[in-house]
Amino acid sequence: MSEIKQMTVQQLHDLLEEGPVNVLDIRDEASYDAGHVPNAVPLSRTPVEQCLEKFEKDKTLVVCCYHGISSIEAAMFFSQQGFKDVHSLMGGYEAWHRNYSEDDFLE
Ligand SMILES: O=S(=O)([O-])[S-]
Repeated sequence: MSEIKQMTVQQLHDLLEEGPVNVLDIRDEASYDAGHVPNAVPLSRTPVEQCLEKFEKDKTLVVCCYHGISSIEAAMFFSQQGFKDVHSLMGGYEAWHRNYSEDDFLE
């Protein structure tokens, strides 16, 4: 099984500064509503089939969960579906929230 790449919140922040990045938030709806990485797509409101169509397989996809554990499994799933550059966000939203706010980027 291929190993899933990990991305730090700093790396994600740098990427977002350069332009849009596909981020999939796999947490529950209430957690997403309470705060999320800018422009992250909530899996709670986006069926997996829709995600598979929505995200381009050649583009970077970053999966975000609470603490960076379940995102590894989800990232593995997307990798198996043919996504070329899938990352799990290290430390999850918890780590993002400790370092950045949603206002860092305009949604
Ligand atoms: O979302 S989590 O598996 O990192 S607790």
